[in-house]
Amino acid sequence: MHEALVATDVTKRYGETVALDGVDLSVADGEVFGLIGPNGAGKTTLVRALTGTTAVDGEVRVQDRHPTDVDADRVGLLPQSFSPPTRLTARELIDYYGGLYETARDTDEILSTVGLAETADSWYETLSGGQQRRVCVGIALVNDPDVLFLDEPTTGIDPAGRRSLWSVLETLADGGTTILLTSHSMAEVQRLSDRVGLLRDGQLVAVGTPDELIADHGGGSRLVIDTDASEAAADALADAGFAATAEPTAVVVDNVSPVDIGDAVDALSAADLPYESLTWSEPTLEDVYLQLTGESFEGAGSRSATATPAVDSTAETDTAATQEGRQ
Ligand SMILES: Nc1ncnc2c1ncn2[C@@H]1O[C@H](COP(=O)(O)OP(=O)(O)OP(=O)(O)O)[C@@H](O)[C@H]1O
Repeated sequence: MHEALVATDVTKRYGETVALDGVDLSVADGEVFGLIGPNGAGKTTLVRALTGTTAVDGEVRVQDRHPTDVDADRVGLLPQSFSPPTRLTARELIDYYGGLYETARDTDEILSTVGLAETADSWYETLSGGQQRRVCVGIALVNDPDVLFLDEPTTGIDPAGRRSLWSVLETLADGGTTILLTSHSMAEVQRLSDRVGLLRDGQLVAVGTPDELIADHGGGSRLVIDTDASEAAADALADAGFAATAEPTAVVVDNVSPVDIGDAVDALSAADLPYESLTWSEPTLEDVYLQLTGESFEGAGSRSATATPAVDSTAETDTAATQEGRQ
């Protein structure tokens, strides 16, 4: 298996700040690697190291070369902050950046791919934030790169646009493009990535497939029962053998399989305890993130004992099943 990206003992200091602290990472040809971590963890710095836009200690290789020696035609980069000329239209911008390469994808095809066919002739400065981000994604794709770096590509893009860009990225991945993706959207990273790395304080503290990370760090499945009688309900469930914890307006029952839900409901019925609704969910990458970063959040029914506002609140709840309870 050939490695498209390799970082060996990469360290980056900004004065007293250690942005990267001995990072070792390799990404195989055609792999989609998701990089997650809190604000300031070092994600952008690692992208900058791998794209040769910042000097680091240690070794960095992109397709067996130092990043600054790689054929620019083969690499695409969407930086976290990117401001193209604002008095050009979306079409002119894609044309302009395409002209910087020996060969470029068709402008109309790119515009359509990123969902801008109808606003192609609007000035960049008159587009919404999300539409501007779509232009920037289009620019990153214009040279049909073999290796694509995307630093928070879908920030500011609405949910439908985000999903359509995920499809674009999945198509690129299916075609063999190597993608390094950073994002605060755990749903995005879980859906797109073959493997995920979590950076914390400049160190890569966990690497694995989403399933591996969830199995190792995500905790068990969970049933959340919304009820004002949470103390009594927790007692009734505990008596029935469940690991139940009372929160102010809910009971959280850990490690419940779907077939046990009926027994939990029966235990509440037997104690004549009403509930509003119940929600069962499996752990997700968000739980892994919360577990490994240890960030805290106050809230009834949160999947983890910890949570963080850094995590995208649009995270998918595909695995959640909600059922109205009796009154
Ligand atoms: N040019 C710079 N000068 C000084 N410090 C910097 C510079 N760039 C980054 N840093 C610091 O390096 C650390 C890592 O920053 P980096 O931008 O890589 O984090 P990040 O994980 O991408 O964060 P975010 O999720 O907020 O984008 C932070 O402490 C940041 O303040």
